[in-house]
Amino acid sequence: MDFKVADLSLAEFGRKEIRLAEHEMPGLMAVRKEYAASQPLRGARIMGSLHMTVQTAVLIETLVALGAEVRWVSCNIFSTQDHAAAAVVVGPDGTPDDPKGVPVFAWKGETLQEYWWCTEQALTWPDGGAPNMILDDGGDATLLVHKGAEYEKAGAVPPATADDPEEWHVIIDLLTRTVGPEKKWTKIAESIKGVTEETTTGVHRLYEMHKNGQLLFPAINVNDSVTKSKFDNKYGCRHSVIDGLNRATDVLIGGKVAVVCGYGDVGKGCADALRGQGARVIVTEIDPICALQAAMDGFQVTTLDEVVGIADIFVTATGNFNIITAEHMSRMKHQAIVSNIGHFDNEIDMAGLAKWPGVEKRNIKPQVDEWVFPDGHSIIVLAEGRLMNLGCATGHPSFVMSNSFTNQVIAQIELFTKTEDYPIGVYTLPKHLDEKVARLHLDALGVKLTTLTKEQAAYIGVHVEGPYKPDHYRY
Ligand SMILES: NC(=O)c1ccc[n+]([C@@H]2O[C@H](COP(=O)([O-])OP(=O)(O)OC[C@H]3O[C@@H](n4cnc5c(N)ncnc54)[C@H](O)[C@@H]3O)[C@@H](O)[C@H]2O)c1
Ligand SMILES: Nc1ncnc2c1ncn2CC[C@H](O)C(=O)O
Repeated sequence: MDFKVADLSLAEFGRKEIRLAEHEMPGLMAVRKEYAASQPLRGARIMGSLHMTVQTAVLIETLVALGAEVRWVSCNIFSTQDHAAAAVVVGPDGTPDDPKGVPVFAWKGETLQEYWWCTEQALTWPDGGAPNMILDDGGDATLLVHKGAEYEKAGAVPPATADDPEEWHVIIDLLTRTVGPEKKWTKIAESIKGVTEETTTGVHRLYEMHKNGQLLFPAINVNDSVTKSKFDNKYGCRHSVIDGLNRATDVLIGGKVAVVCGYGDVGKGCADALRGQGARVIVTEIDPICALQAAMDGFQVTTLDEVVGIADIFVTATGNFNIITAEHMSRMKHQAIVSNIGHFDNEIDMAGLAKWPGVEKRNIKPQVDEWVFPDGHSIIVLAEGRLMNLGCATGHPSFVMSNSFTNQVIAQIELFTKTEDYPIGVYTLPKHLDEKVARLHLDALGVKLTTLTKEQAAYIGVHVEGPYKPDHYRY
């Protein structure tokens, strides 16, 4: 079995934490039970590109329990938990000397070249075969397959330019090496029945590709299951943004001024958490509706330019780019903490910061850097601008990820077993499955649901067993 992880001897520790996580992931354990006999993913060859954490290990082993063959990478160079990666490779029945688990290509602290090499390895089955499903988070695996097939069709790989980001140069180098007459990427694209996408930014990429007529296979937008984005994005970040700040800096948050850029699901969770710690939270927004929500939730809403000189902590959560520029950072307080919790690192202009005349980078510890400006003031940047809850901490807890990942498993089953029902396009799961995910998580929290009478159901125009809301309902 091919794999590349940091240290297989960490597998025992990883297995202990996976066992504890299983108890906190009732949705995944329930679908393992429900589908154990029918093995709906038998024949599925799933390539996963999603943060290789303890929680993801439970997801991977659920997919295997339902019959799938799986190969896995992380979707971020800093988010892998090495003990979880080791435990997945070794597997429940293997040993570090005789691993019997799943091929994983991931370790914390990959270079960009290594990251994309890992992605290529996971997309390449050793028997010369290819995946027939992708489970993606942020769309990097989907991008590589699409660009490879595009350039094979064009017969050439366009060179990266000086204006392109470093990562694009890495991708072009990989494709220049692998695009050729054997049509590796075209074969993979033709083998893929569909992709299930985890996060807002990845979903945005899918809708753009479909709008431009570029999407080569159907996709399920897992992010917009209510039981994903209204839970993971909001309550998950509410937990893990503080975890990231504390593990990275141990700075007291109470009494400080914190700026949250973006008041969507993630920003709402972050602002709530920072207020909970006693920070005075200021929100920036472009959207009048989200800005009004923030104002009515009691937050000051203003522009970053207005507050960049008074804030102590910055968290970007927009899914957009160049939110915090080098010029902004040059005007920040001494030792202001700058962080991003959005999917990609381009929310903070790290390239611009590195080019600032006379700036000096001092590493404090892994994923914590002090950047000193010529005037002597410095800022503290977390995880090199990459998502700090996974770069500096361990991401969301198991229970909230169980909601997200139960949606992922259901989406994989839907797309793999009913492909003919999904012509190329981007879909969300039907509401009854969304409600099913919620139901699977109620007992653990001691929730007792009220049951509609037939008359009440008729009165509000729903079935006693649901769905309880129309598709246009906003939770
Ligand atoms: N780190 C994690 O664990 C985690 C979890 C879930 C989602 N995410 C990522 O976090 C990001 C945000 O996700 P979301 O679900 O909250 O998205 P969202 O679309 O719900 O919210 C983003 C908000 O940012 C606002 N915005 C956009 N550009 C802006 C700008 N220039 N200035 C101020 N506000 C701006 C938008 O109006 C929107 O309200 C995405 O990249 C998503 O993939 C990360
Ligand atoms: N613990 C986690 N394991 C895997 N992925 C995680 C974890 N915490 C946050 N994430 C990021 C995925 C999230 O659903 C997203 O949308 O980015």
